[in-house]
Amino acid sequence: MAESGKVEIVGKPVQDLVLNSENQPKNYIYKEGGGGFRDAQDDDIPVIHLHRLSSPSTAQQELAKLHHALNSWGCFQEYCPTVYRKYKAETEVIIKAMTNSLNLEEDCFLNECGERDVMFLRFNYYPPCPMPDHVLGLKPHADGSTITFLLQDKLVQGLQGLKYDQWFKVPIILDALVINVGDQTEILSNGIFRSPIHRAVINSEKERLTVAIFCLADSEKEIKPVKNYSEIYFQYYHQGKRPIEASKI
Ligand SMILES: O=C(O)CCC(=O)C(=O)O
Ligand SMILES: [Fe+2]
Repeated sequence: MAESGKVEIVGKPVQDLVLNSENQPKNYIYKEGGGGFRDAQDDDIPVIHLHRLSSPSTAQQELAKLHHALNSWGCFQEYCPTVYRKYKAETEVIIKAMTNSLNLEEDCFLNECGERDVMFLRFNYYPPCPMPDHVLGLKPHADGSTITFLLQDKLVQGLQGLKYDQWFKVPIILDALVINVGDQTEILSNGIFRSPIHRAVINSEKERLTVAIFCLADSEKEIKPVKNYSEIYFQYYHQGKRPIEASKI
């Protein structure tokens, strides 16, 4: 389990990583069905957990306050500039760690996202349903973000990730935020970091509330893999290498 003061990133099939306080990646992943943390393996669900930096319950309190302040949709920058800045800073730590782990220049993903990045917050409320097998809270999808911070309900589990055509429960870890890689990071990294398919299921007796913060690139920016195929084509051609291999990073 993460020690206080550490940022941990867990999961992702090709390049699993966890960050320690120096933002150095090391492999470590949460095991479904108990057993705590262990080394990442190929068949792990590509879900990422972030353990809060200093005060573990801050996120919970902060987001509870936001619940009162906003309706079901809110644009972060406009309503909550302080919280926006804080999550933006954390987004930058995570994205830079990802690029470092790929031996890329650490700002290259962030530069692609542009100056006018966007952060949206959504509250998901799932009322109880006596026939949970017949309804879904949120249908299978991948987030369209760079990354998504998800604060899970403290008591009621409901988030599931898809891996090899099977649904896995994402465990509730108190005082932790779940972080999903979104489609924009999958595109930027040329598929190395994958945006997991996930869904939310309904509980037969209890309501469930979650908060999702979606970080998105500037909508004017065209999102593309950071290594540009046409720029490297001749360099690789002359070296007798296949350029397509290089553009996969
Ligand atoms: O409520 C959940 O557990 C999942 C929420 C989610 O995936 C989303 O809002 O995109
Ligand atoms: Fe989602």
